[in-house]
Amino acid sequence: MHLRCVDCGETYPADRLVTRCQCGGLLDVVIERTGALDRSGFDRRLTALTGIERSGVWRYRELLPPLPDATIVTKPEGNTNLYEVPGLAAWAGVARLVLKHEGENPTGSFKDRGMTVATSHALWVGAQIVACASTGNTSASVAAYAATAGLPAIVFIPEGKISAAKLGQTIAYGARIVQIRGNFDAAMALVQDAARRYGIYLLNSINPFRLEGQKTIVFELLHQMGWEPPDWIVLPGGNLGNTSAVGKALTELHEAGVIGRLPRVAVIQAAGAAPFYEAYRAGFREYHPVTPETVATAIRIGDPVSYSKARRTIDLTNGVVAAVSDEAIMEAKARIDRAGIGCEPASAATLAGLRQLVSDGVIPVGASVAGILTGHLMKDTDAVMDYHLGPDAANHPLANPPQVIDPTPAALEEILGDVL
Ligand SMILES: Cc1ncc(COP(=O)(O)O)c(C=O)c1O
Repeated sequence: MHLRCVDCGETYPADRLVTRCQCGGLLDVVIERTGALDRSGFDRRLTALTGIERSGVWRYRELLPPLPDATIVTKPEGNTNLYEVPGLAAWAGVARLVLKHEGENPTGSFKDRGMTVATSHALWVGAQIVACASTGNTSASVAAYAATAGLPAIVFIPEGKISAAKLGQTIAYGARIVQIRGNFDAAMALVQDAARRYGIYLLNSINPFRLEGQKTIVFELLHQMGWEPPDWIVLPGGNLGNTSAVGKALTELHEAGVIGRLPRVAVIQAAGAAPFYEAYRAGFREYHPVTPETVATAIRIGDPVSYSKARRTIDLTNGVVAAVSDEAIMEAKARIDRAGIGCEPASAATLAGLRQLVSDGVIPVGASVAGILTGHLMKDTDAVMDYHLGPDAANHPLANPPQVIDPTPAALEEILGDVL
């Protein structure tokens, strides 16, 4: 195993954390694997009830960094459900839609998949302290995995811009919290500087070991689909770590002969935080960071760190990038919630983007689509309350406010006459 720069090809040993090449490029983990990949091993581990093999990440360990069992920190994560959702498929306008709910991970978001691998690597290389910048979910995951590993953690968050639930999780798991007067991008710059200065192990997705764990979203998804890829995989894009991991996972499965063709990847950004979309529209000839603003706070990112790796995913899969309004995100979220599945606003960009791409004729109506939901509904209850009870609730098609009555049967019949 070693690290390789995606820009200049320079290599580095993997027994320490290097987050960038000397040339400034991002690094990939390269795993030397010999022999054919035995898929039946993945099936066998499905019966494990505890421990490393129970993990929906380490189940695929032949395709992951070869870390010793003794350093593996697992909760165990993954094992998220794949929901067949004909009603939402019809609303989006496609023949088949399945939703992989990464909000069902231990801390409520996909971040746990990357965190088990990166925290295990941190222990392996002897890290004494870990840190991250975060729009909320990374901080909750870092705090939980650091607590499990017995490592002190510092998280840098944009002041007032993360949901109360995510902040509450991070506080509860015991990480030291630094609130930055500025946005996520400012927090990201400061944590990278602090990591260099003080020898802190950085747990953001610029750390290539995070992306190794996040590859397993695709491994587990395709395993659940009998290794028969959908036509499209749709996911939200913020810092673009997941987009990068999806591309790497697909390449590795294809090279190992596990899948015979690559699905196309569609990345959906919030219109107010869409630098990747703008670059895509310009044929990737130019890239400009933006000042981000969106209700989907998890993807409120104006200068995504994994831009160059994410671009590789789009090139490799003949992928597309779209941007959707906050209104479209919140309507899609209300529909996912109403289907009994639920997700946080950033995750709903997936469904909003799919519907838009079908309506624009980019994704054909006959397509089979797998959408990734990245975070749990309970991650942002403020967004739920605002949609259903806020000042604008009357304009929201699926608003479902509680009704207040006097405690009498007559009053009850008055408001529930249609269902009683
Ligand atoms: C719920 C949720 N969805 C999507 C994203 C975006 O993922 P990425 O930064 O890998 O693009 C994040 C990142 O924080 C997130 O928390």
